[in-house]
Amino acid sequence: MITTTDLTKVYRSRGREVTALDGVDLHVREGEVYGVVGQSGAGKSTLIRCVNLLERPTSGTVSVAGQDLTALAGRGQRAGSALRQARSRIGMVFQHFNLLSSRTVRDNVELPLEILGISGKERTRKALELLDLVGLGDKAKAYPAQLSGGQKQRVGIARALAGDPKVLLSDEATSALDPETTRSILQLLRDLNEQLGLTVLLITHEMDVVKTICDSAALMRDGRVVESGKVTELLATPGSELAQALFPVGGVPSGEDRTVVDLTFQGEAATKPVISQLSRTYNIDISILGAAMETVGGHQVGRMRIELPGRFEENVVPIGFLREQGLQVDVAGVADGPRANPTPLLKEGAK
Ligand SMILES: Nc1ncnc2c1ncn2[C@@H]1O[C@H](COP(=O)(O)OP(=O)(O)OP(=O)(O)O)[C@@H](O)[C@H]1O
Repeated sequence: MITTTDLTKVYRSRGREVTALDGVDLHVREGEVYGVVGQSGAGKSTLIRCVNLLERPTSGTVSVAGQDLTALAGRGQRAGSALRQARSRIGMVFQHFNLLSSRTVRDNVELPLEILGISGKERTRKALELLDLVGLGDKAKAYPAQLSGGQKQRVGIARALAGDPKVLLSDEATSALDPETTRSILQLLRDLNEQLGLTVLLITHEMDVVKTICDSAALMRDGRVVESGKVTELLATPGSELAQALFPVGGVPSGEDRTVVDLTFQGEAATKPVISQLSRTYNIDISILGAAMETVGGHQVGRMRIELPGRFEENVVPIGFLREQGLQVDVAGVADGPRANPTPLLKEGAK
């Protein structure tokens, strides 16, 4: 549904150049919710603005629903009519809602329909239908100032759906909301995705957002996509930074001669009594340093950090046993070391 090929964006101002996007290839399948995460300055906002050509990429192509948007003339406010038409089918939701305070809720939702030249009666019908869809049927006559943050974002979502888009872009839509409101907005986005078959591309700095609603995710750093894939597959990828950030397990080894192993289990593997089998088969004592069970992308996933006595070389066979049981096994300090001592994906203070 959305494909970017070798997308590059270089900002030039006062003789300085900033490469915000550096050869980004993104593939978002029809009907999926796709999350882009990364530290502040990684290029996430630039990417989303390039996807609907609010920002014209320096090179590379963007196609949405099979249409090459980069081939259409104009940019930003000066987009040609073909680009404006194409853009009207891409909804966009913003962190700070961007509602017009002097207009009622209904008039805010009608605005894009006015721009599309839709008649007054039809506009009103459509706006009321959309407000019902987002659960705000009774707020049509209210003004934005009379609404809570979550309600304002619902209006923003209704407005984004006015052009019957196939694609919804969300730029930190829940960042200004409290956790409970965030959950309800994410649920709304998920419902719309399922009911309308809407493809959603969202950028966020909250790993919880990815965990709650994303089917796939990409990690950006310095203008590049450094990791991407379906969330469940990333969780099964040794050394995946995204998996570690989505699902951190803590716990420090109790001494020097110990092997620390991170286990990820999903599906059938989650139901087997693997730890007791391991202990019995090899007659070893196992300490559990940390563990968590969560629902990721609608699937139950467990992570556990365990400690085995002895160095890695002495534990090759038990580790092989764990792998044979269908668990993903990452050994701290060996081969896939970053998982055991990961660089924080989103450092403190990062937006
Ligand atoms: N209009 C602009 N002119 C010049 N440089 C820009 C412009 N917009 C963004 N940049 C630069 O491009 C880089 C990527 O910025 P971008 O806003 O896309 O990152 P981001 O990952 O969305 O960060 P944040 O989470 O803080 O919004 C940064 O170095 C930023 O300073």
